Parts: sequence; structure tokens; C-alpha cells
Amino acid sequence: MTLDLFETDDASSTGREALAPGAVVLRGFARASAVLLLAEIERIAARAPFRHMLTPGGQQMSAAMTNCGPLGWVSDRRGYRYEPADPQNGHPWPSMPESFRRLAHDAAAAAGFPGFAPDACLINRYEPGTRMSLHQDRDEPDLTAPIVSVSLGLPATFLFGGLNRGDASDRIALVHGDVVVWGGPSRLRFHGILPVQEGTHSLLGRQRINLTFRKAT
Ligand SMILES: O=C(O)CCC(=O)C(=O)O
Ligand SMILES: [Fe+2]
Repeated sequence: MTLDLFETDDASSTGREALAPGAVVLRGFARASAVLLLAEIERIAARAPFRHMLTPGGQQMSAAMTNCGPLGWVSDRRGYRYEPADPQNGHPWPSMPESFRRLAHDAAAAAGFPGFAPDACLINRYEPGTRMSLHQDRDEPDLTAPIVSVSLGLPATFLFGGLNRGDASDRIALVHGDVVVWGGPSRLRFHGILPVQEGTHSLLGRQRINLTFRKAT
């Protein structure tokens, strides 16, 4: 029998599952640091509140978003881009906590991408019923750096497709503490999140939070 000091109500699996060349799920990789990460997320959201950005077409995004780090991803009528300041208040985005940097670096290294140094962390907040439609992360000029994506709170179904929008997608169940890394030949794969199911998580309540680390320069 193993003793898990950080046991929660989440399935407590660990280990890695390959999704495709350059893409892997690191089960439970962030579970031990979740409480620390949540305290940092609260600090960030107090300064740069979660908001529903507009798509270039004028629709409100389903997930609420904020950012930390030197650059933050923003969307509005003018398009998608990275900005050094929060357009809602003109202040620089809150700094990226050392715990975030280390987690992203270590997850990338475990996935075969040593030396990952993110300069942007998009924080997505999903309430039950909200989703993220199939898209590519392609606003970053340096496609040699991977994407590191951390799941906290309510479970979700991650869609992981191919390099063309019409390609079939795999459905991967993600729970609190799971980290997905995709880079190399998988860097531009389409991906998304199905509508989050109703539920209550022991640490986060009725929400899922996702941290998406990028190198945006
Ligand atoms: O919430 C997720 O797991 C995915 C988020 C995502 O793909 C993004 O922010 O670009
Ligand atoms: Fe994405």
C-alpha cells in the first residue's frame, strides 16, 4: 500500500501516457503543488481579474481568462495577440510565480523538452457548461517550445486532434493535477475542451482551472 500525503477525492494515478510523437499526459504531475498553485492564482486574479474576452467576431469566450508573466494572451475585436499589460487596467500582468515556472519547466523536461522557459501563462477558468472549441495555439513565433497545460479542479474531456481541423480527435479524460505537454511534431495539433460537467471539487468547488504555459517570444 502506498501513502499519498496529498490525497484528495481525485483518482490518484501517476505516470505518463503518450498521445502522439511529442505529446504526453503526465498523470498527477501537479497534484502535490495544487494548494500552492491555487494560492498564487488567487493572488493573480485579485490584481488581474478573470474576464470573458471577445473573439474577433464579437462573441464572448466561454471560459473566463487572465494571465501572469511578462506577456499575456488577449483576444478582442482586433484579433488574438500577446500584450505586456492587462488591457482592462493598463498595468503589467502579475508576475509569474517561481512555483509556476518550475512546474512548467519540470513537466516539459519530463516530456522530453528540457530548458523550457515560459514567458506567458494564460489562466482559463471553466464553470460547468463552459468549453473551449477546437483550435491551434499558433500566436507564438517560436514553435520549437512546447505548450504545457495544467488541469486543476473539476475533471474535463480534452480533445486532441491532428494538424488539420477536420482530423479525428482523441478524447482524453483529465483530472485535477494532470499535465499535458505537446510540442515538436505535435506543437500545432488542434485541441479543445468539451463542456465541463456539473460537479463540485474538494479544493476548487464548481470550477476547473487550466494553466497554459507558452513561450510567446
Ligand atoms: O483548458 C484546457 O485544458 C486547454 C486550454 C487551451 O487550449 C488554451 O488555453 O489554449
Ligand atoms: Fe490551446
